[in-house]
Amino acid sequence: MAAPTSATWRIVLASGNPGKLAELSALLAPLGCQVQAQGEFHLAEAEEPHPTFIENALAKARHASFHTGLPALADDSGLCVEALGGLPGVRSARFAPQVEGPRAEQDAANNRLLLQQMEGQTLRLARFVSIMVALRHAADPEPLIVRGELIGQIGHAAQGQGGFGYDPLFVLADGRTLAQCDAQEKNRISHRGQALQTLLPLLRTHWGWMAASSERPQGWAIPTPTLPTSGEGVISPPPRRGGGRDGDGPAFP
Ligand SMILES: O=c1nc[nH]c2c1ncn2[C@H]1C[C@H](O)[C@@H](COP(=O)(O)OP(=O)(O)OP(=O)(O)O)O1
Ligand SMILES: [Mg+2]
Repeated sequence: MAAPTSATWRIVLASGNPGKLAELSALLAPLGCQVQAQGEFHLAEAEEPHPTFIENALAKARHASFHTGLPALADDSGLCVEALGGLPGVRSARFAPQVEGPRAEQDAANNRLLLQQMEGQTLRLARFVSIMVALRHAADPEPLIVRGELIGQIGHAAQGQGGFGYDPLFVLADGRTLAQCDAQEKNRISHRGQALQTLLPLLRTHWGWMAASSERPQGWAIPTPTLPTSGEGVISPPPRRGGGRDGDGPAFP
């Protein structure tokens, strides 16, 4: 069988967050694969009902892979604030009551609530956490799962225009907020950047996905990727709801 070219490798990004999508696309660029956001397939966002990042990341990746027939990558992330016992954590996106309208307005409401809850707090330590899941297909029994983390402090007022979400309140060791970093710098240090740096070698060794040809040492053999046997656009059969025997595939929510 002929070795695939990098153009053969496609992955759907299981996120509806334009800030994340931009970061992930830039981070995946060295692979030279074709990256498509789930929005290009007009997919509704997956439910994220679970109490852990890992379960929500799996749910998002499965949802995208199931509906597109493509390998999928999802990130479930959040801000864990020490003085708030780890909150907003897995509920970071829905910390403040839901605001209709653009995502930026929900972000602003979340930031206002965080500042309110941090009033009078001297302990301002916080962590951004990202759990990332990559699936070859919706019923992949061996998801690749990685994590990344960034430590900082919660500021006393929003600063900076870059990034998204809680970036204007997340203060780095040098006193700048993440919203004051440019996109490249944020990707180099961020929780998502760290998680993806851990994931890239796994995509190479477990899926056979290689760096773009320009970055490959000459004469490096490209193994055949272990992609799902179903062809592009073919959707795996829906799993049985509940009560499946081991090996029957996952119970989808
Ligand atoms: O680098 C970051 N800079 C600032 N804020 C961040 C970051 N990373 C995650 N966050 C916040 C945004 C959101 O409040 C929550 C993620 O929630 P999370 O469900 O994973 O993402 P989301 O709903 O925005 O998009 P999606 O689920 O479609 O990927 O944590
Ligand atoms: Mg979400």
